[in-house]
Amino acid sequence: MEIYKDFTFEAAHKLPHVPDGHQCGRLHGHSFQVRIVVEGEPDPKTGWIIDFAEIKATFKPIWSQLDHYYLNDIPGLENPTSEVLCKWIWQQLKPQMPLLSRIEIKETCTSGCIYRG
Ligand SMILES: Nc1nc2c(c(=O)[nH]1)N=C([C@H](O)[C@H](O)COP(=O)(O)OP(=O)(O)OP(=O)(O)O)CN2
Ligand SMILES: [Zn+2]
Repeated sequence: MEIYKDFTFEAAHKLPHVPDGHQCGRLHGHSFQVRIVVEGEPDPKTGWIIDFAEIKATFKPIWSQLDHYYLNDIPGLENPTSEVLCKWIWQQLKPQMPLLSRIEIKETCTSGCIYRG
């Protein structure tokens, strides 16, 4: 069984390795959407895999590094594509959340990335 918790953060970025004239080479911002997915068996007593609040508390310090920041300034996010961002979050979250199974990030209504580690 999988459960998930959704988050949003506002941030600016630009992509430094796109061809000249590409729109994403210019500074711009997104309301990023992040879905943290956890997989496991519900505990027979609590009825849950883990508390949604535990997902929130574990992700909070990572979220705080991202919300209202210029992503390119963050070590490891110098080229802040959705793909790089998914891996960056995964590397911080997985050691603390062994049941983590997937991270989904949406940059826009039509574009996103799914990472399973
Ligand atoms: N594989 C990736 N491609 C692109 C990324 C990315 O992270 N991974 N990022 C961007 C830009 O950040 C851009 O802001 C989002 O791209 P795009 O979907 O092209 O944005 P549009 O607003 O033009 O979307 P439409 O729905 O097509 O209008 C670019 N590519
Ligand atoms: Zn963008």
